[in-house]
Amino acid sequence: MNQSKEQRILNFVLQNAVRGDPRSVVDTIDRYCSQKEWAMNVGNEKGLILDKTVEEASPSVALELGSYCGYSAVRIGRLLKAGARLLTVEFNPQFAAIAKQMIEFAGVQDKVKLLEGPSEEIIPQLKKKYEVDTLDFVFLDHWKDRYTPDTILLQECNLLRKGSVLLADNVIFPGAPEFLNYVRKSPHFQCTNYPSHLEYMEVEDAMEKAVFLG
Ligand SMILES: O=c1[nH]cnc2c(O)cc(-c3ccc(F)cc3)cc12
Ligand SMILES: [Mg+2]
Repeated sequence: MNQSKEQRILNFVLQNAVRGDPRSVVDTIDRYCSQKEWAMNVGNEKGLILDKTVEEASPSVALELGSYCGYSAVRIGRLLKAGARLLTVEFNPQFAAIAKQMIEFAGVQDKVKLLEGPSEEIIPQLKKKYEVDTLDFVFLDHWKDRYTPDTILLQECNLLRKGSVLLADNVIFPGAPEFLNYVRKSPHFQCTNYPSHLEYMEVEDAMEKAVFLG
């Protein structure tokens, strides 16, 4: 049975990155996906926007929707302060298995917990099952058609507080026009757009930051 692309990415990391060094894992994935096989990691250009947003938010509890191979979970995990944690949600079992191994190899497994399942099922469980009070930071990088319903669900579950930061990938390509419309029109969000490019390509993309106003 020939390997999946995601397994090839993990193998390349296991053979070429430094165990316990998140930066080397991130750089090695970027090297593979820019030189060998394109993959939907947030990448280094948008990754820098992610880094700055996480550092500014300095979250105690962060949520990621869409783990994929674990690239951004490692990228966020390496920036978390002592005692802070990231919950990352992945519904595809094959991707979840790869991401778990990537997180462990990078050495961020004490800060990052992968939750396997659909976001619409996991979000309502965060308070009771995962002992979350409110979320300080949310990275939306799963399926564009879930961005708006999941943002509404986060509010309905009282998981956002004044100042909670949402950051959404791919709002230009593949595009999340309905989400942009929703957050920009809502009186409950203060939005900022960060133009960038699709990972590993010269295609226009952007990230949208939406700060919850309560
Ligand atoms: O489905 C996606 N989830 C999260 N992030 C993505 C992402 O950054 C890029 C893409 C993508 C981009 C170009 C293309 F031709 C096909 C897929 C998909 C996702
Ligand atoms: Mg993306």
